[in-house]
Order: sequence, then C-alpha cells, then structure tokens
Amino acid sequence: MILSIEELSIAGRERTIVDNVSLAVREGEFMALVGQSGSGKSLLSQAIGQLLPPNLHAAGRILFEGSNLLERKPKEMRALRGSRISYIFQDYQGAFTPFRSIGAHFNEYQKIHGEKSSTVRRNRAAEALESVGLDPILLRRYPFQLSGGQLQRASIALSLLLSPRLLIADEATTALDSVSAHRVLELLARKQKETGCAILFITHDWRHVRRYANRLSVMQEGRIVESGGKHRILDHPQHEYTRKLIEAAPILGRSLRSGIEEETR
Ligand SMILES: Nc1ncnc2c1ncn2[C@@H]1O[C@H](COP(=O)(O)OP(=O)(O)OP(=O)(O)O)[C@@H](O)[C@H]1O
Repeated sequence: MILSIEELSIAGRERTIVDNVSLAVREGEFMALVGQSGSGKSLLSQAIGQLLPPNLHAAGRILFEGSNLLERKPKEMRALRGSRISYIFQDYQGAFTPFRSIGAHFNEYQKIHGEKSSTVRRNRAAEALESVGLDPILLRRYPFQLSGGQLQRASIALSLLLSPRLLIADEATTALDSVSAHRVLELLARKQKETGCAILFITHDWRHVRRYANRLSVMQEGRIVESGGKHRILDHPQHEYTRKLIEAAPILGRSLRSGIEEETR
C-alpha cells in the first residue's frame, strides 16, 4: 500500500463530516473515489495533505511511506507536498498566480524543493511541458494567455515535475469541455503508466471510472459504503446506494457496466 487511511474522522464544532473512514491505495493503481456532492470526498483528500480548512479537525491515521501524516509537522508536510504527494484541483487557474509567467511557476517550484541549478530547472521545465504535449514556448506566457485545457495540462506537468508517488486529482476535469477532459485523462493515465505513481481520482463521472479506474470506493454522507475492483462494483454492486448511483449514470446502461465485454472483444 502506498496510502492507508485508517478510521479517519473529520469534524467541525457542530458535526462529524467524515465518519470513521478506511481506504487504501495500492502502489501505482488508479483508485477512484465516487459519491454524491457533499459526501466528504474533497475533505478526505485535503486531510491527506494536511490541507483541511482551519475550523475542521482530523482524527485517525493516514499512513504514507511508513508514517502517519496527521502527526507530521507543517514544515514536513510542505516538503512532502509536491515532492511525494501532489494535487491537481478542479480549479486549475488557482494553481497559477495571474501575473507570473508559467515558467516562473516551474522555476519557483523547483527552487522551493531544493534544485539549485537554474539550467537544470529550465531544462526540466521545458521537458515537463513537452511531456504533456505543450510547446515549451508557453513557459514565457502568462496563465491568462493559455486555454483551460492547456492550463490544466500545465498544472499536471507541474504536479508531476518531482515524480510524486501519489497524485490526488479532485474533479480535475470537471471545469473542462469534454474533448479537453478526455485529453487530460488520457494524459493522466499515460503519465501514471510512465511514472508508476498511484492516483486517487475523485469524480462524479462514471464514464471515467469505467475507463480508467482499477478499483473504487463509494462514499455516502461521510462513510465509505463499498470498496472493491471496478468490474465487481460496476457489474455487481452490493450496496443500494452504489446501485442507485450507477443506475443514474445512463451511459453505463449497455451490456456489462464495467466494459468487460468491450475490453476482451
Ligand atoms: N470548512 C468547512 N466547515 C464546515 N463544513 C464544511 C467545510 N467544508 C466543507 N464542509 C461540508 O462538508 C461536507 C463535505 O464536503 P466535501 O467538499 O468534502 O464534499 P464532496 O463530496 O467533495 O462534494 P463535491 O462532490 O460537491 O465536491 C459538505 O456538507 C460541506 O458543506
């Protein structure tokens, strides 16, 4: 296991929002986390990197590379985020400061994480952009000069720059049109194969689960109600809530829902 969340609860002053959740992500796998709006998926993913809003508190264990992240100091977490654990958010614009060039972001990111040679930083930034299908010339541009799809690809390049072992993608494609979303997902899947990093993928879109996930967990009102292999859950959901979610996704109605037939044909 690269990540093992054990009995995690997240609470504010008034209520417990995530309740005694356990979830594991294996080395190199594409793990999807699904569930209706407000079920606690984002907060769970934020707790992993100690990114919870200050009014919320997490209890339990989040084991990553042998230690409990909930016990790590803020300084240690800053070093870990970006290098060992990376995030891609729905709000990819938020990943970039408006009046700094794309290149300045790549430069700063590497400096913070200790790369001293400016030549190495420059070369690595250019390679990173190329690896996500973008022209390195974009390093000289400003965020507002890129399209949404280009910016999200640039933010993925930034997230993967230091070869993290775990990438957390929280609705990373929700704000994109369907062609750009498809491209970004294909890119993520390819990068995952190339780098061997595990992906925790939070989504509402069952088409993406069906196409990319190895395993998935289903969350309802702060609890995980079902976890397992993609084919098992899509074809034989055990929990009533999972069944309802799948039925509400019309695109999955044809033949076996997990796409087993398509894939083995
Ligand atoms: N800072 C906060 N203080 C109190 N409650 C919060 C806070 N942030 C979020 N919540 C509540 O916690 C619940 C879970 O929120 P969360 O964003 O994790 O849901 P989600 O499953 O990711 O939803 P979505 O799919 O819409 O992003 C929601 O009811 C939300 O209103």
